[in-house]
Amino acid sequence: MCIRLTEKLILASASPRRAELLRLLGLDFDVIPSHMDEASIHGETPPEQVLRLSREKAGRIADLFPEAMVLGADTVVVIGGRVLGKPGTVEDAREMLEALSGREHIVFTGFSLISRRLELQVSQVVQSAVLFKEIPEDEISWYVHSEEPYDKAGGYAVQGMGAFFIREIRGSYTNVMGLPLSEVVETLKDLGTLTFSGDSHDR
Ligand SMILES: Cc1cn([C@H]2C[C@H](O)[C@@H](COP(=O)(O)OP(=O)(O)OP(=O)(O)O)O2)c(=O)[nH]c1=O
Repeated sequence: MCIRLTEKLILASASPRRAELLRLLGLDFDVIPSHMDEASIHGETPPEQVLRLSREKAGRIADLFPEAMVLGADTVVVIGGRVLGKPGTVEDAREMLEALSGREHIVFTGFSLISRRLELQVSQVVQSAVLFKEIPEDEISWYVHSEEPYDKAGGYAVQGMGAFFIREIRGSYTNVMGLPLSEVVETLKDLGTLTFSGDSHDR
């Protein structure tokens, strides 16, 4: 059995989680982060924001590597109309977790695939709803003094210790982690750049 990309794939992201998810499939790709400034634009909705940023991240690397297929993504957490990025300080992280405690929030991830050579650009946004338990103060204090919240949108990691805050997820789990794997694979396949084959003699 084999999975094969017809184009050179570059993941334009510094997120180890995104690379980890792509690696699960055994895909061969390079990682070249775009190091973009991720400021929001006034009046932009969360889906618009993650789509734009994913396009900008992929676009910047696609300009440098026009022969490659470049994947960029951006994730935000939205609670009660507020967009949460990554917490900068212990106080930020505490405040985010207090806002998420006992409530449902939405995680939006936008992703873009861009190939300059093929003159191709596709983007999609995926959303998941996550319900947190009421988090007691001692657990918040313990968590914000760990390393975990600081490079994660919303200040928690579904794939890490933050897992025990979660009562329910509706939608894609990998989307919450930062890359909706099912939709990314589907898009690569629809673009004709990814093929799967199985041979009964292999297994
Ligand atoms: C909600 C949540 C987010 N995250 C991460 C995924 C992303 O790495 C990060 C959101 O920040 P992003 O700005 O989307 O990505 P990034 O800065 O880490 O990487 P790059 O811009 O180079 O692509 O939050 C988790 O790992 N687990 C979670 O449960």
